[in-house]
Amino acid sequence: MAPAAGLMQRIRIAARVRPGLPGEIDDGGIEAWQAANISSTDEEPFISIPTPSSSSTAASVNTTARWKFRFNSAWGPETRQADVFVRDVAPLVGVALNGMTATILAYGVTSSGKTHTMQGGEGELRGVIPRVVETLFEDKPEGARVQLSYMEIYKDEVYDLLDEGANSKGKAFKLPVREDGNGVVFVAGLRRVPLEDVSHFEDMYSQATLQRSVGATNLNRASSRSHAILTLEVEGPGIGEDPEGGLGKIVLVDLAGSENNKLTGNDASRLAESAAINKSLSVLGQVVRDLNAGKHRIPYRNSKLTRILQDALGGRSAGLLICNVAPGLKWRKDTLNTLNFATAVKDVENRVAVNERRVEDDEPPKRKGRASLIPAARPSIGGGRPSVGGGGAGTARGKRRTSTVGPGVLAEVAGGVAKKPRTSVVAPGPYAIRGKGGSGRQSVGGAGSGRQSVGGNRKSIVGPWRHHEDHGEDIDARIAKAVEAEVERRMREKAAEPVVEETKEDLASRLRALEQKFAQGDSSTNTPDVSFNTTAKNVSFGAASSPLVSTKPPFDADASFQAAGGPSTPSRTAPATPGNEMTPTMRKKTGRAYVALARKAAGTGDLQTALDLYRRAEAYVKGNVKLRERILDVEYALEHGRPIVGSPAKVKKIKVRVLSEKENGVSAVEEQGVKQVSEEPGVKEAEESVDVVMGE
Ligand SMILES: Nc1ncnc2c1ncn2[C@@H]1O[C@H](COP(=O)(O)OP(=O)(O)OP(=O)(O)O)[C@@H](O)[C@H]1O
Repeated sequence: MAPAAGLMQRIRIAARVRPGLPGEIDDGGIEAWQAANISSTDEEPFISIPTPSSSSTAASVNTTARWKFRFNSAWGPETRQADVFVRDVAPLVGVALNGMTATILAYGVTSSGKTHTMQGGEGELRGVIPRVVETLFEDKPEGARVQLSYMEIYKDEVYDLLDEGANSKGKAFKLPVREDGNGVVFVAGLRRVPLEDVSHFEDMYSQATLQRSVGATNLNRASSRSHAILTLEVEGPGIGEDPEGGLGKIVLVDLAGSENNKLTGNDASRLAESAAINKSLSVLGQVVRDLNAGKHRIPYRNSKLTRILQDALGGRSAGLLICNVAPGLKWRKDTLNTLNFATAVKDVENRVAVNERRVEDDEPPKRKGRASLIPAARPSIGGGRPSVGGGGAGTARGKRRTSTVGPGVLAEVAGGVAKKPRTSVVAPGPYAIRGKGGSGRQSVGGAGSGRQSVGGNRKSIVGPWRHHEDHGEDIDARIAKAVEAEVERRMREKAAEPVVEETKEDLASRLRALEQKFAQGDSSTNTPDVSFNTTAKNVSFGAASSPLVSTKPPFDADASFQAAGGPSTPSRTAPATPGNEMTPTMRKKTGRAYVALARKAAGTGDLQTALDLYRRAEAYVKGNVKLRERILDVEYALEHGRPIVGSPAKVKKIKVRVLSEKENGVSAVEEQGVKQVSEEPGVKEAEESVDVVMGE
């Protein structure tokens, strides 16, 4: 494997204690300390919190017995928005202007100040997001373009906050999270809107923010119940090292709060939301723990949040976590959890690297905005960590040129503030600041000082973008549309179907039929089998007959499979020139068809056939890291006479009804709900939930 490019860089942590709110008791429970002008001789900034014995009541606080949590910054309640921006955030604008990706996450419990920090209010109270946009426009080189995408993840579904469109039922479109042949994760159909200037952004942002799912809780009347991910891309000449232009990104994440349901007095629907929020945040915690433990497989796939943020967690993005905490002892437990999480994140290392340039001919068209891609790094073969070989921080479709980052100003990174503006586009360090005065300058933080007229930039926005707008929709947009239409059609069909309850015998015979079908070499279906455990018994069955499980792509993959010479009975030799005559899409689909067959073979225990089929698939989808991992797994299993670990089943969640058989043959529903089919990290999520009725 080629040596990985980029520099190892830990995620920086800034902790912020918000002021007390009206009606809150000021018990001075949580304190922040940092030197006014931090130098290497100063004590590291810290947040302190009373130890358990001393904190049972506000009155019993013993300020001498406190735990200290040390971070890169520790901001107290008096802190101005500008202070946080100048010290912690502005250097990351420089990162983007140098052609890299920076991710800033606000973490904390409900009403701890995440939205205040990220979004803020008017004037001096402007938060990180508006200030980043202002600085980007102020500092970007002439001719560089800025684009915006904005999504929310609500109950583990992704929605486009820049898209007001709705489906036939008047509901917002759910966007699928996909992975391209190179393992790059993207959100299919997400809009990417070219921004003309700061006020254009403000219009888009305020409109989009209204769309965000907010609900009233007892804690915070505008408590956000979703994770919001706003991405700014800056692209064009003068960005990064490439004289022809590079691509920088800033990903700004306002995470939903991890609710304490007792305190929020949640009703049933709020509890369901809380469960989804808590789940994604707990997966986030697990990802961090596993990264720190050097685990082989990282469970990015267990939630859409971590999937989408893969690049920020052990990937190739520079990172900043702003952990927000409330000041009072009432929040002590939540605050401890937040500080412990932040302490764990402190140890996560990313390999920060220059993004590869998007080649314009490959740029997805912007028309109707449904073809934008949100990237995450691909996982490496060895560790499940994102690799940095290329493509990880870019779009899935753009061609990439590999590029490395020199050591540059890493020392400045550690200090947190990049002081010198960069004057050359070559040999940058990850946090070097370029442009007019650099982002680290003091004026950034001043009241409205980051604003400037950017009318002159308007003209530079035209050109390639317009050019692409004139082309029709690209393949991703068409696939996304076709998938949406197909899912809707199936949902309608499904809703019209009477529920058929199957007994154990029915299921067993369905499984036998499927096995037989496969044993006869029937390749007419490329649907993988599904197996899972109920709480009481192991029941395994093929899900191919379920109308919603089909993984058949919207276009005719079978046709391309045949065109590739795909055999109905697997042969053990790969085609001599596999897929040379095909388009990339056909190759991908053919590869998928082989993978589906390989899964079936593996499911029957025929590992040799499975291996041959996986290898055959690889001939069509070269460079697919997950597939390579799978091949290595199967090779290992064959060599050591072991079963393969983990089912490669494609379905993750299934709606299940567990029936109990009664003596007279009538079944009664015992349990109902969504079951997790597999926690296996390699398992792909189904695009849809599946109704399966199963018997005991
Ligand atoms: N640093 C601060 N200065 C002044 N007010 C603040 C500060 N931080 C938070 N607040 C206020 O505290 C309240 C809760 O903050 P905010 O809405 O930002 O919390 P949150 O963590 O985003 O909550 P949720 O997860 O529910 O959205 C708001 O009224 C906000 O204006």
